[in-house]
Amino acid sequence: MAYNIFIDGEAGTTGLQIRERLAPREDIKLIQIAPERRKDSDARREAFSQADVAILCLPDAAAIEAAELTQDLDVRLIDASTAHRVDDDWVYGFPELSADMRDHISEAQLVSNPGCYATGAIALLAPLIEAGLVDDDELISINAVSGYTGGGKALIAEYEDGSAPAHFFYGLNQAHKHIPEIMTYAGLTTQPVFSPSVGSFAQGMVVQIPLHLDDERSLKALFDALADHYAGQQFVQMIAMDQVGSRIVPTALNGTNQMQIGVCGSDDNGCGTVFAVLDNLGKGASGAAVQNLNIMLDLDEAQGL
Ligand SMILES: NC(=O)C1=CN([C@@H]2O[C@H](COP(=O)(O)OP(=O)(O)OC[C@H]3O[C@@H](n4cnc5c(N)ncnc54)[C@H](OP(=O)(O)O)[C@@H]3O)[C@@H](O)[C@H]2O)C=CC1
Ligand SMILES: CC(=O)N[C@@H](CCC(=O)OP(=O)(O)O)C(=O)O
Repeated sequence: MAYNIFIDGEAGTTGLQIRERLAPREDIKLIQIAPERRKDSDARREAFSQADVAILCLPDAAAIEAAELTQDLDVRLIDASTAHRVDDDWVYGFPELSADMRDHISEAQLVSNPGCYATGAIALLAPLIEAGLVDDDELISINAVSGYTGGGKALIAEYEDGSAPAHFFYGLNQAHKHIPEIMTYAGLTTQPVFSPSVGSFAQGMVVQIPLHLDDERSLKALFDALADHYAGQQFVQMIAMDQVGSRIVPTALNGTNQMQIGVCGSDDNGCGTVFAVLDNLGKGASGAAVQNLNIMLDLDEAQGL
């Protein structure tokens, strides 16, 4: 038996990558609408009504409209946009966040897919706060670099026509759209200072959080808390401390649904960093959406990944 899946926004950056992962699968039948009708509410509603699950790969306003369009339909939704990530009616689709998360996702009618930067930041902070190594009101900084596909079709066009700079920082007013979900799911009560940036590579991401160390918060204590939390996870893995090397490369996991987590620094100097490497379009978007879809359909979580 095949499940009917509709990708709303399948021609966009995230949608295309989800389609690439689902199209070869025999257990999935993709419902498609003619490209020229992709913004036509009647055509989309018809597609929603035929689908078991629809994946929204749309700007926030269109995702909100899609959720309204489907309110009286049976279709289950995965929303890749920011629109519903801190909405109590939606389950946050981060299977590795806690032991009961997969059950919540599996039973959910509405699942919001985490943001790319948020995936890295929450993956680092939530276990450390739970272990008591970071206080929930600690003054935290989050530094990150993303490939330019993170900005969707508009930013991709700037890089492809050569008009974009090699590297730029943004989010300078500290109102980036991922901050609410980072605070909510990491468990931070004080807003972190978030400094995202974009480099001249298509895909890939590093999220880094600098931390001052002491006798209790040593590099080993940080590593052990993260390793305990992610033990047995197939898509989130620790980099052994002696394997971190001298460079962290954002493109290292491109094309995969993996996220790697590492710890580096100097106990002697009292300065350390925890970091996450992921593909912004893999575990940061399309891969995560497929993983959530598999969990919702009670399939092997790694199917097609
Ligand atoms: N890129 C990334 O790394 C990540 C993106 N996301 C999120 O995924 C969502 C999609 O982003 P992304 O794929 O990058 O964006 P893109 O701009 O690449 O694609 C968006 C797609 O949605 C279509 N669209 C726009 N409005 C409507 C509408 N009213 N009805 C139907 N289709 C519409 C667009 O059509 P048209 O061709 O006309 O523009 C386009 O094909 C966003 O909410 C984004 O925040 C999440 C995680 C990471
Ligand atoms: C490089 C870049 O511009 N990145 C986007 C975030 C990626 C994205 O669209 O994220 P979500 O939809 O998952 O929130 C931004 O900072 O707004």
